[in-house]
Amino acid sequence: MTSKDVLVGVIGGSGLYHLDNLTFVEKVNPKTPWGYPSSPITICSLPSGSQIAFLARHGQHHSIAPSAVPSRANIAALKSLGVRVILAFSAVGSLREEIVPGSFAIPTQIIDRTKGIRPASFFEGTKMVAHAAFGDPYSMKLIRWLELRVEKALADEGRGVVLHKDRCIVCMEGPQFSTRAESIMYRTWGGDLINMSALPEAKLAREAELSYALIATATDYDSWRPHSEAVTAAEVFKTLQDNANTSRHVAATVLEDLHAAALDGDILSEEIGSMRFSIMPRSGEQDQEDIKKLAFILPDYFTPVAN
Ligand SMILES: CSC[C@H]1O[C@H](OP(=O)(O)O)[C@H](O)[C@@H]1O
Ligand SMILES: Nc1ncnc2[nH]cnc12
Repeated sequence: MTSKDVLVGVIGGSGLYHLDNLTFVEKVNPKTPWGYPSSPITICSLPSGSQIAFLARHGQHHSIAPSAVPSRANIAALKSLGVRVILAFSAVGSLREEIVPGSFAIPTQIIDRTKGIRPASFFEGTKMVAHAAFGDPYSMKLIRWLELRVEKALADEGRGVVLHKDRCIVCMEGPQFSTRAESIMYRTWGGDLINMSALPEAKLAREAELSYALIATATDYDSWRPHSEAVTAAEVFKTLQDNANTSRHVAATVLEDLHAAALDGDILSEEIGSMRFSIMPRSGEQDQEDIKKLAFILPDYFTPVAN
């Protein structure tokens, strides 16, 4: 790795379609074995000259529904650019009174309520089998590194945005919001936040051995409060713009140091090498097409035979 590599990727969610507070360098659109990413990826430069990659999860014009986000292509495309760390942003509902809309959270746990219709593994469709460890679905080293810095960035911005830590996010399928009964049930399960995009993104980042954390930006109280209206898209839109502006400020504040930390390597150490013992050793018939595909994300473990 060199300081010139694009080591950090940012994925923007609802409302966060660009990082125009950074300097535009170019747009790239890498083709992967899983197709093209949600949108062309913008390469931006930081004041030091280091570069980062930005990708809009739902496309630049929000034309991709949560169940249809090409997450495998998104993660593979970022990795193909050299990215080792992903900072993802997401608009979320709050399942807790104290997580006021407009506040931010960095979750450490996920409850999967997707319906199995999203491809959730790079190994799906191949003759290879792998079981990535996912007990800690986010990169804890990266999270601990981020917490202090994001808190400081929020304080510097001066809008009084609070950061909640060690929270659990429920990822539902959507596109409709939850019923009141579901929303209440998620609270009893220990859910603090809810969105439609936490998965399979985090699972795929783990399979690609990328360090990955989510900054969740609360837009609403979902539908669990007995005397409040159930969430609507109109309510979400009210906070989306302010949350996006704060997200851009946070990104601009932390990315320079994050690039340096990625270069140093310590925040990557949990993930690098983690798939080595997750791939079943006798797996598959060593199909060359599968090897070529998997070499795209895990070149250390798969070497296509030259013909
Ligand atoms: C616009 S409300 C629902 C929508 O917003 C969130 O998107 P993202 O996570 O990409 O910010 C949520 O997950 C849903 O996809
Ligand atoms: N209440 C909610 N449920 C699911 N995804 C969301 N994104 C923003 N608010 C949400």
